[in-house]
Amino acid sequence: MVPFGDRLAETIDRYGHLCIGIDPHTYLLEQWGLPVSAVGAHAFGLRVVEALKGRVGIVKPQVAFYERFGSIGYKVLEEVFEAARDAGLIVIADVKRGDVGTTLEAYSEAWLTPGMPLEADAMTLNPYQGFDTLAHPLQLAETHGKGLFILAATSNPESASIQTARRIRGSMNGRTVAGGIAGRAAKWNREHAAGRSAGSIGVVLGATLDFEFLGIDLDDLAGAPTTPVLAPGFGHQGASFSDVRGIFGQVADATIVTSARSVLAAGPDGLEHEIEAQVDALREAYA
Ligand SMILES: O=C(O)c1cc(=O)[nH]c(=O)n1[C@@H]1O[C@H](COP(=O)(O)O)[C@@H](O)[C@H]1O
Repeated sequence: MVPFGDRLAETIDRYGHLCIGIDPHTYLLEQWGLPVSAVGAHAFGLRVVEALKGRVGIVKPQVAFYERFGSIGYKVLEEVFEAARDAGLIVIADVKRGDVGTTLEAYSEAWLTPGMPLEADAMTLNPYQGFDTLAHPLQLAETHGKGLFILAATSNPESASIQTARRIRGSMNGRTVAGGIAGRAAKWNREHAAGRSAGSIGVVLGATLDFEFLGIDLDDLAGAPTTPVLAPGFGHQGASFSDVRGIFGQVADATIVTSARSVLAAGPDGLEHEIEAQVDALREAYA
């Protein structure tokens, strides 16, 4: 079993850093001429997967846009996941789960257990009930060669009110909440992926942010093994691909650049063209 961090690094080498989000917003379903229902979200998801094949290596379905349709939404999401797995894509389930540890255990089993209908390669997690609530998902990821992306510094403007708060005890005493979470993820990778070039436990860092202000130590994330970064905030939220090296510095090589609305707005007919344009623009930014 190849660990997630190694599979991710291979995929980035082959296809580049781009990850496309499957976010069937109501306005996008309407724009695509699809019904605002599970049936529409199903067709939307399958169409995006088809367009990604051979062009992009990573996909990030946003589960909320399926969950809103109830059990049928989940049924079609299973099929979108299956299509994405069959296409050889790395699937990051964007679920942002967070809870007391014993409940988070069940959430992580849903998304990280091999053979489960919603099996993904990695999931996003919310650590704001305490980093140690993540103990089970961390272990599960290790056992099954899966990955996690833990929210550290999120791209939404409201995030600073919590994420810049300073910790007053524990091993990350004095660091910001965002910096402490990123520090714990990097520490986990050092302890569990020693000797490998990439860890399997990543963090979410919004590309729109000032990492110094947030207390994020990019050197710590870039150290061997690297801590992968999932980076939303490009395109629709304002950050530009051309700034990727400037924003992520020493950890840019381990950064997954995500893009959803700015690609999806191209509509079903313009999708391949827009994906190829974004792949090329990002390659140029990394060149
Ligand atoms: O975890 C995420 O992907 C995420 C974290 C974050 O800090 N900000 C953020 O926008 N996202 C997700 O990224 C997607 C929005 O991407 P755009 O449509 O490209 O802006 C949504 O699914 C968000 O939930």
